[in-house]
Amino acid sequence: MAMTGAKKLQELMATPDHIIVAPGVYDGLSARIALAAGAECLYMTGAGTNMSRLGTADLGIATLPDMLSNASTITSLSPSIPVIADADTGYGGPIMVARTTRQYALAGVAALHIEDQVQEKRCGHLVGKQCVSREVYYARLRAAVKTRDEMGADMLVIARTDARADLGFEEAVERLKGAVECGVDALFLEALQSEEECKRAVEIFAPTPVLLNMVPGGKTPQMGVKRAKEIGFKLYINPTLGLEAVVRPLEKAYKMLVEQGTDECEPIGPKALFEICGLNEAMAFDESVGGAAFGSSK
Ligand SMILES: C[C@](O)(C(=O)O)[C@H](CC(=O)O)C(=O)O
Repeated sequence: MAMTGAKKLQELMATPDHIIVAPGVYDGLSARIALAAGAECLYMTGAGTNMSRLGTADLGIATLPDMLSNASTITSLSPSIPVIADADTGYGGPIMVARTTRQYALAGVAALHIEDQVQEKRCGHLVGKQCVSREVYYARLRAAVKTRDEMGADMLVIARTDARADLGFEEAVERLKGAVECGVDALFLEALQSEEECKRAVEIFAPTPVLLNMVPGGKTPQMGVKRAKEIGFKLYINPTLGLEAVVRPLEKAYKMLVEQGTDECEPIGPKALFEICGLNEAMAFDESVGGAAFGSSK
């Protein structure tokens, strides 16, 4: 069997002078496109899962079944490419966090992140966030780490804190210091507000790897992969890049049809469209095992 995504992620994490870039994907199609672009790692966004699977805003409406089903879809497409998956709050108390962790690991997720927002959570780049106490947060993290260890799984556990916005940078740092004590593998200080804060975070937590969440139009200054690497981040995710790229053009195309009756897009055509999603490989597989349905349809 080929290397698992989790093992591959561990290898990438151990590669010196390397920043892992994980484009945000929100469904099977976006994952296919990111894989075809050569991504070495994918990030399954919770915001995007809410939007694409449920048509809802990032307000913690997608829960374990939605997230797990999306994660399984994405990990199954190219199992040796690591998928880092958003696990929000873990979807309940420690018992529920344990269940989430187990299910994610069984679905082939390479790393998950658990945060300290209340269950009625929201995107980390919106205002009005509330965090649970440190004790509640640490119980979530310990539940994830203990479950992973008891399973003997390779999946990494990343601690995210949302404390920066309302409790301040110092509290966010203290929370993540405590997270390291809980045995997590990497840290995610959400919505860092300046490059200075980014540098401080990386310095304070070294050698524990730190993830940078680059949200287009969000609270953290836009800096790109090169700068993030210079600062010392180990992981770079851009969760909503795919959604940002798609929403306006889609809106325009639908509007043109509804309002003007014209189908305006640069046509790719059905065959080439399906090729993005493995048409040729699926047909070749069918033929190789003696299936008769697709052999003549190339
Ligand atoms: C990382 C994140 O949790 C996500 O769901 O992808 C979001 C991203 C976003 O809403 O833009 C976040 O809270 O930062």
